[in-house]
Amino acid sequence: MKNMLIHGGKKLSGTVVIGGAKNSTVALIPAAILSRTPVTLDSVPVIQDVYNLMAILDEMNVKSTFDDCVLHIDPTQIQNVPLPSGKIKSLRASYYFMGALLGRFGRAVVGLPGGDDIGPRPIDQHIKGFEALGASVTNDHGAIAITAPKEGLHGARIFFDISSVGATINVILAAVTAHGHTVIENAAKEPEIIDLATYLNNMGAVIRGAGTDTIRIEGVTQLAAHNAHTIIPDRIEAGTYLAMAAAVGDGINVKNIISEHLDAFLAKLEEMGVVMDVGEDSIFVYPSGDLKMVQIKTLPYPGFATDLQQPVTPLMLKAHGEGIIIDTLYPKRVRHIPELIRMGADITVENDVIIVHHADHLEGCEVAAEEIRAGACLMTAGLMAEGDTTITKAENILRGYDRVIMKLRGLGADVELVDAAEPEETPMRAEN
Ligand SMILES: CC(=O)N[C@H]1[C@@H](OP(=O)(O)OP(=O)(O)OC[C@H]2O[C@@H](n3ccc(=O)[nH]c3=O)[C@H](O)[C@@H]2O)O[C@H](CO)[C@@H](O)[C@@H]1O
Ligand SMILES: C=C(OP(=O)(O)O)C(=O)O
Repeated sequence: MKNMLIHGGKKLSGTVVIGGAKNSTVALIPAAILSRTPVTLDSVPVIQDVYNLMAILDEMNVKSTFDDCVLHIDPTQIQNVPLPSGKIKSLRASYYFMGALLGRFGRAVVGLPGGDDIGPRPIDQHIKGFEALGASVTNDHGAIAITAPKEGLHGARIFFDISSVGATINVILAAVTAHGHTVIENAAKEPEIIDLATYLNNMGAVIRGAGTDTIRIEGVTQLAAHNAHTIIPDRIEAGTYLAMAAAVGDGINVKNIISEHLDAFLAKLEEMGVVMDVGEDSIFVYPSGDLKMVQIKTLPYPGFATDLQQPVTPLMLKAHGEGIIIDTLYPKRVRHIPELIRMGADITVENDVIIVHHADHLEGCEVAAEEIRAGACLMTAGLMAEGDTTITKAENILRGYDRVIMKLRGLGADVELVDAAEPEETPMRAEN
């Protein structure tokens, strides 16, 4: 277990470079097992989710090496072993091995995934998709067994009841090698889905329409990677640093950004009165003056991302008036609220609506990062606060924030990571 110690109250300045997108990376790694040749990914973020996925690959005799943000994966000696538990529980995206193993071998046994505790996260749409492709799905005490018919998966028309990133990706992974034509309707439109489709198409898949709500897939016999794939920048990491820059910055340049991926978020910052220069692949954030309070409703892409509602909350504490946040994707994603209250924030949750008021100042204290974006929120709050903040359960931040200590220090933050008193169960590798 790790604690993040922040000595707050300092203004930050300089440049921070955004890493590859966590939510692309965690799909692209499982997808690599569809390739009959070794796969290279670059711009890979140094995050614990990557190390955990590498450990799962190792269980399947898929060797990988990760150095200088380049990940080499060799799936040529893969064995289809059941993955009922263990590292599968350490992250959400381990469920992409369901679609990937089904696509590669016609059979997958994968435990129910872990990931952030942000309220109910069912996988009914994933299962509906696999079944539409002809697979049978059983649940043996949390180990999901998915089996294709003898003749293999067949293409199908699938209309998702809700827009789901995970279900869209899982069905793509299974359908790329199914017989015939698959149409996914009400597909999720997140940029990470386009990234996955680009990667698979470069391996020989035929996927059209990624980024729209109708995705068409023509099944091919097999896939093989021939070129390295560069992962898109992480729009959530970018949004986190942009909000932090507006909250505690004295002029911060955030580099390696695709600003179109952040349209809804940037519009909200502008509405608050944050002044920014949006460049080709960077955004400069000026020191903030008076900020206006806003109302935020999270929606699937291109709406305001749920993963950014917590990172932007400390900035809202600086604005005057009453602010509202409604998370329509995860209404119970409020685990940062009691921690912010402990730091002196005037913030409440009523019927799943977060109500934010101006806080004259925050006071450093011990708070817990119960999940990744709650942790991101507390990082910014800790930087804003007077005195020392200790964020416990900081491993939740390391799960998805690329070299966060190094990046914060690069901006002049007084921050460090220390071992917590409890003995560590899993060695953490993504430390800085
Ligand atoms: C690894 C990854 O990419 N994680 C992201 C992904 O999670 P994840 O893929 O798990 O999220 P989904 O897009 O699937 O979830 C969207 C909504 O659909 C619901 N749902 C989903 C699947 C299903 O079978 N049934 C169902 O009801 C969920 O409870 C949620 O309310 O998208 C979320 C929403 O943008 C982000 O917060 C996560 O950071
Ligand atoms: C919810 C998130 O991640 P995951 O889906 O991996 O739990 C997130 O990145 O905010």
